[in-house]
Amino acid sequence: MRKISKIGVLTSGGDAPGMNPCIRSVVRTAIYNNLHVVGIKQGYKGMIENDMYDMGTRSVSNILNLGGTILKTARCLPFRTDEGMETAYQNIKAQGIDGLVVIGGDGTFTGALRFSQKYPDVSVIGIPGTIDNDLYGSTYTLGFDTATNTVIEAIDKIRDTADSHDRLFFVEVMGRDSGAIALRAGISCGAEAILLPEKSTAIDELIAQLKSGESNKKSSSIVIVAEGDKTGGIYDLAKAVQKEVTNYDIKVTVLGHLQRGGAPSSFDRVLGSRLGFAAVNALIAGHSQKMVGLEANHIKLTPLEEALSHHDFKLEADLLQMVEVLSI
Ligand SMILES: Nc1ncnc2c1ncn2[C@@H]1O[C@H](COP(=O)(O)OP(=O)(O)OP(=O)(O)O)[C@@H](O)[C@H]1O
Ligand SMILES: O=P(O)(O)OC[C@H]1O[C@](O)(CO)[C@@H](O)[C@@H]1O
Ligand SMILES: [Mg+2]
Repeated sequence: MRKISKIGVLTSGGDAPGMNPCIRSVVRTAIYNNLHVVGIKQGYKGMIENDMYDMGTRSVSNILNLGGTILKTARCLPFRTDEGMETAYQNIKAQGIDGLVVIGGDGTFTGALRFSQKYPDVSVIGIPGTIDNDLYGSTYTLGFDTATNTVIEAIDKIRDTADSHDRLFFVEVMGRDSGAIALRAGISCGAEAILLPEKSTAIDELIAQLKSGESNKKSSSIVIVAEGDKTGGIYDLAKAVQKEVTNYDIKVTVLGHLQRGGAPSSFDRVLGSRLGFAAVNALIAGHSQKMVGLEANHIKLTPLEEALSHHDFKLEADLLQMVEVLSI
């Protein structure tokens, strides 16, 4: 079994509430086990640009309650190239790093898997940190709970004004390829319809449903549209529906990046702490190319390849069915 002596930790892709508690956990678990820890700034960009610093126990004090990531994050195009990866590898080796903890989403894991296949002498463990909740092997990813609660708070407020004015609101939530936030927020806020990237929606069916709401004397309606929905963009969709659904005044709200910020929920603080602890222990135990996740309240290791290979599994069929039933 390969002995790990120095761990590098980074956050990559979109930031997610809970990343800071997770970084704290990685750093302190590593130091507790007499390992050195290096913080890598801005994800893979910091690996390529050699932007790294030694982390001590006090470097992660009082960050449990902070949204975002103290390590900063980035979407790094050069890491997709062989030259970029080689530079990153040389910098990692020069630092003496032999174990990497990468906190991010599916793109981050795709990069991590390619990197560790090319350079197997660096062990890599992934931690699912994305508000998109789109990784197999962990029921929840870090940040999804907080982001969903942020969305719910905003939509509840929209419902107040929608109801007062008898309006129909189209609300766009994040999820370029994932409908996880849209679905959960939709159930939580009693949305009349939810449009998801994973499932096509016929506009005429949506219009028929909204018209039936009108005739059932609904005083407001909310349609949640995930960013990646394929119907053609929220503004055009609202226009097309307004032509047919004339009794309601239609408004559009795009929630945008406020969904990614804010203090992590209790759930995400505990999840981040558990996953950080588990990731370091997995490296010590000799694992590599795996993701640590939480399923049925137990820590589980899943090969990165498998974590990336399943799609649509998070859109629970009963939730999809319920949307129609509970919004009559
Ligand atoms: N095929 C790939 N090869 C190498 N690196 C990759 C690849 N795909 C993604 N990456 C790296 O991972 C980074 C993060 O990926 P991406 O922007 O898709 O975010 P993510 O990790 O999926 O997080 P989120 O979806 O929550 O924003 C990319 O900017 C890039 O540096
Ligand atoms: O503006 P950015 O940082 O590219 O983020 C947008 C994307 O990142 C995510 O928020 C996930 O972090 C996706 O849902 C969204 O499509
Ligand atoms: Mg992603």
